[in-house]
Amino acid sequence: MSGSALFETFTRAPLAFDHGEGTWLVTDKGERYLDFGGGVAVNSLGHSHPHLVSALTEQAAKVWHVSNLYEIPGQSRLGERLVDATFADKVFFTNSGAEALECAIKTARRYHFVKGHPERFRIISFEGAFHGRTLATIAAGGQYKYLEGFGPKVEGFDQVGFDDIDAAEKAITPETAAILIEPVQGEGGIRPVPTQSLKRLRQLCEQHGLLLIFDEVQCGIGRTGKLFAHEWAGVTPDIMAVAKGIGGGFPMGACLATDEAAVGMTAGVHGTTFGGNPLAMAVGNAVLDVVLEDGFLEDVQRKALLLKQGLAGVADEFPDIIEDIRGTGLMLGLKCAAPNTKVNMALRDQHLLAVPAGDNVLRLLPPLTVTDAEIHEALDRIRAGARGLADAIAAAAAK
Ligand SMILES: Cc1ncc(COP(=O)(O)O)c(C=O)c1O
Repeated sequence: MSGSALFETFTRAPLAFDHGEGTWLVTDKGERYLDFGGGVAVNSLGHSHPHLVSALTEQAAKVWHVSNLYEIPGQSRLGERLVDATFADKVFFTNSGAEALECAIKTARRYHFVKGHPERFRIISFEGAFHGRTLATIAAGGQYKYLEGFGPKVEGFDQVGFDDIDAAEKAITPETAAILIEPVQGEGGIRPVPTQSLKRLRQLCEQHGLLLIFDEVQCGIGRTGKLFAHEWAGVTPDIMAVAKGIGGGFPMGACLATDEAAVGMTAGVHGTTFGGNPLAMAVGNAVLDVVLEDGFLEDVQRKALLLKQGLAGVADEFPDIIEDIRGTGLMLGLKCAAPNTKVNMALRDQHLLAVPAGDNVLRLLPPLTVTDAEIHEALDRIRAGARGLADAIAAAAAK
């Protein structure tokens, strides 16, 4: 055996966390890190949230797994709550974001199939997108670095430039089934899609009989200060993929659709062994209990403003390190002037965790439960990290 027993697919930081408390992670050596990466937008309610811990442990003492061949009350309940809170009429639960996207893509293709148009299977997506690592979702994401070496690209995905709605219109053919988009691109570098563009995509879908699919795996579940990011634009999709924050750290996802869009998803055409299992459903319901509490999302919006304004101040102070601040809600990106991996290391040296993204951006995705004091603490650490890096760059240049 060479190296570790694990596939070498991840470049891991030399840090192992033993436990977490709210916005903090504590290493096996007892060092505390302020977690503004949130497990890449997963830890929506921070670490060890008491309501989530009790929901999970109570369910664990009852029943862990029941096949989808039987009724699962927690699943019906969470499904109904998601339907009540959104455009959707129907929900299919999955174990991950990529699986939610697979379900979304299959739902769109089956829709056209049962409508008598099996030739309509192509999906238009956008440059910089990230939809997961399964064979279909790497094709949808269209990034060469994730496609290379994995054989022929799954057929039926056409990519156009980010926010290039004219190009999307031109790409529509009689074979097009749907348009797939993240309302706020996450891994692509925290790029919100303008409201006008989402509205135009909705119109294009109406005009051409296409389905609009939103990928809210990263930007959903309160991350932008509304339950779903598309609510800011007042544009609803036909199908939506959700994951990450809905499980608060428990692996789960969901594909939501209108009755009309889900018309092809009939008995036996799709399935999952673990999706919608009682443990995941207990946690998903507990996450919604908190996120849907009166005032919770308004408080996310208030804290997001505090963080964004503070970051703008740091960017002004260190323009050679941070060029600009982008994003919305608690989904913010530092557009770096220095390499984002170096900025990330400088922040990690200050015991602050963040997540690199495309376009030389460093993502900040703190728990929605982050406190004002923690935001101020994070700003102090980012300032200290930026200063350290600026000094190091100046010293290297002077040599
Ligand atoms: C927007 C988006 N879609 C899909 C996925 C894939 O989710 P998962 O890693 O749970 O399969 C991700 C993960 O980062 C994502 O950010």
